[in-house]
Amino acid sequence: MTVDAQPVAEKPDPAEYGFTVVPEEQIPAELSALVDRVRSLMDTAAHTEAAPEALSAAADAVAKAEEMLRGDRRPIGTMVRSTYSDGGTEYGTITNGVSGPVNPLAPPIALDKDGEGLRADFTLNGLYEGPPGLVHGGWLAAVLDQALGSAASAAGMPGLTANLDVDYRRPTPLNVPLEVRARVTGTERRKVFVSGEIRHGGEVTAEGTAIMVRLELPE
Ligand SMILES: CCCCCCCCCC(=O)SCCNC(=O)CCNC(=O)[C@H](O)C(C)(C)COP(=O)(O)OP(=O)(O)OC[C@H]1O[C@@H](n2cnc3c(N)ncnc32)[C@H](O)[C@@H]1OP(=O)(O)O
Repeated sequence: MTVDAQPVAEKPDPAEYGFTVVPEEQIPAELSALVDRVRSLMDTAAHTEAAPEALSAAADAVAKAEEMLRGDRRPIGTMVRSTYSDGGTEYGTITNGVSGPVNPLAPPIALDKDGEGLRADFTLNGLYEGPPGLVHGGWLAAVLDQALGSAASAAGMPGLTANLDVDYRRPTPLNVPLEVRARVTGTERRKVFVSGEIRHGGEVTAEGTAIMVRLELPE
């Protein structure tokens, strides 16, 4: 494989291309607490066997809370700027479905540099269920897609996924500690080749490779 794609000297700042960028440290603690609470509520609602009266009362209470929040809505496409433990900067959408810090649907997964690429510890609860007691394969693919894309970006080559291949090696249980790792394996013109795995108890349960095509940014 030809290795001829060079990392960009400095990661492009989305603010220079018209995107709103929120520094992660400026996300209000109250918003983070709300998102955590909603995440917990989703799990509780998905699994509750409470009586109908309790369900109705809870739905009313949630509707009231929603009414309080409805006024000001952040535009889609808002970005967040975060910092890796080595001081490196990363950008992503603030509501990214896998790792967005204000998205209650995001598990969450906080990727960080580990030397060869990126890694994160995470847990997927019953909201991510596919087969009984096991994680849905689509969610495993989503986690891999994010980790692989972020690995390319962390290496200075942000892009879009053109192709993603996933092999499911073993069932991945819910509610247990999982680990995801990803790294760049090669480059060819705008293509960035990446690979990664999800492990439980040290054993690979799912692994994937992807081709990220680097963004072509206007001068
Ligand atoms: C921001 C920081 C963090 C980022 C993390 C992101 C994680 C999440 C990642 C995602 O989920 S991205 C969302 C899902 N992906 C998409 O929506 C992409 C949709 N597809 C496209 O927009 C275009 O097809 C794409 C940008 C990928 C490529 O179109 P281009 O017109 O820019 O490129 P072109 O077609 O000229 O291809 C460039 C090279 O890639 C190759 N290529 C394109 N599609 C391919 C494919 N499907 N498989 C293999 N190779 C492919 C193509 O052959 C060529 O190789 P060569 O340089 O060797 O000629």
